[in-house]
Amino acid sequence: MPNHPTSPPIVAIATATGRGGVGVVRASGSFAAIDALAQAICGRTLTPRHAHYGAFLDEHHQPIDHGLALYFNAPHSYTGEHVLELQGHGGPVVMQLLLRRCLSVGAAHGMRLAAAGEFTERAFLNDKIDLAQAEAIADLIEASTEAAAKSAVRSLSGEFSSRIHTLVDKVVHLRMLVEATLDFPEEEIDFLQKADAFGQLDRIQAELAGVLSTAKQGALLRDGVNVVLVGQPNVGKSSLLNALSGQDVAIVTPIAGTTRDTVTQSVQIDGVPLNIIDTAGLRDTDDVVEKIGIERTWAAVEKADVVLHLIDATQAEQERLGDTSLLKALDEKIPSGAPRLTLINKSDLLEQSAVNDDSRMYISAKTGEGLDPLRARLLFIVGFEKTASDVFIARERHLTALRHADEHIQTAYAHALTQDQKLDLFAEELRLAQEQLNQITGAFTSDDLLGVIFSSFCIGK
Ligand SMILES: Nc1nc2c(c(=O)[nH]1)N(C=O)[C@@H](CNc1ccc(C(=O)N[C@@H](CCC(=O)O)C(=O)O)cc1)CN2
Ligand SMILES: Nc1nc2c(ncn2[C@@H]2O[C@H](COP(=O)(O)OP(=O)(O)OP(=O)(O)O)[C@@H](O)[C@H]2O)c(=O)[nH]1
Ligand SMILES: [Mg+2]
Repeated sequence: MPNHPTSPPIVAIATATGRGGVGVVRASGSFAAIDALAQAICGRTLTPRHAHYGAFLDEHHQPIDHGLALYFNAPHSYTGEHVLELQGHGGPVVMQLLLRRCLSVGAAHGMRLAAAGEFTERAFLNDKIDLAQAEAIADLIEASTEAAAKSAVRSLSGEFSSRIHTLVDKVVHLRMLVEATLDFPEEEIDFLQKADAFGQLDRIQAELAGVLSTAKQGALLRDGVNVVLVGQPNVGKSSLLNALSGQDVAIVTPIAGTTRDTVTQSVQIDGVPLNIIDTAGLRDTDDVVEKIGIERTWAAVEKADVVLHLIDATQAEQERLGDTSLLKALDEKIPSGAPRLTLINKSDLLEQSAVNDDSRMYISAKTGEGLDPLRARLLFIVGFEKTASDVFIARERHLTALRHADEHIQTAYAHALTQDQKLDLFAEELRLAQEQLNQITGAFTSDDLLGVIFSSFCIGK
């Protein structure tokens, strides 16, 4: 049964704005509010979970549309409340008319427009789904690659949550042992050895490490990676963007200083979404427009996850790498942790074939040579494991919680290893680890966090 009998009924257009074959207006609330809509708009009380075809009536009993009405009785619905769906024709005006009709009929019951994510928030508050699953719904809608969508469905199905529950169970088990001992201090001696506490801690840490590494893969699929192409003018940055995206997105000319603005194109490598950002070539210039372009290059570098520094294979070694002031400036702007890889472009013009190493690769944006190794290297740099299966989607906040949980387990371990084992401190660290894990599934959350999470959903979800 709904946790929040006082929440007012809500309504929204559930489908995307614009024209579509079908559009859905969805309302959720008490039986009284939902039945009032059914009576007024469909002219009857609806049988739960049956599709009813008929006219959707306005206040003068004139049809607004003909469509399918679906009624879900609480708690057997998406939100856990009573839900009515009016599935009409997907035109923006029809949808607005239906929405307004619902609001005016529902007004007597306090019905209002749903806030972003409010249907899903109610599903969470009514225990239909946990927080990681609710986030997975938003991530599924936002997924930009097939791999991201698949991993979001895994989280939605509860795979991530069940890994967390397993971990919480293990922590709780150990906590119970310790806390029982705290109540009987005479048994404290050797307790940890007897209870195989170290073995249990080891297993918890191993499981945490496993979940964290899978979650990292999921976060990559969700968030993608910003790859910024930088270098002097004419080295082939725009050519590389075009080659990687397979489209003619940026202008390429033999004139140095062609690109003025940053040009971004989304591509994917093995399902990992990448934003490739082409920038204005870096050089001293008096040209006002080019100057602004170069400022934008630096701004892009500051947001990079990976920086690809292109140099021209045909320039003398001295000239290519002698530009130490550029390198220095680059390294100052690159965010800490964002790797820089040197790409020696135009390798097709070299007489001898050259060999890649850890920090530099030879490519030709023109012939495409070296691009497959570059793609593989990019995935390697960002830590994506091509072979990883069963990836579930995850967010930065999940990674943070997992890392914090691991720190608490480590501290607990340290307490346990001291001479006069401080069981109370040990127990407290376990409690904190559990709290971190519970934040992932929402078993422990602040209202602030919920606000942040659900407000980023689309309206009607
Ligand atoms: N028309 C329509 N399609 C939709 C949704 C919807 O709300 N309406 N969804 C929403 O965004 C998603 C599906 N999610 C849903 C989740 C739960 C229930 C539901 O009725 N659950 C009940 C009964 C379960 C059962 O019969 O096994 C329950 O949980 O008790 C419906 C849709 C995607 N497709
Ligand atoms: N032979 C050869 N020419 C290339 C290659 N990549 C780019 N070029 C040529 O180099 C010139 C400059 O290429 P762009 O891609 O416009 O260079 P850019 O780095 O974007 O230059 P700016 O926008 O001015 O900073 C063009 O004439 C390209 O056709 C390559 O791999 N091989
Ligand atoms: Mg360019």
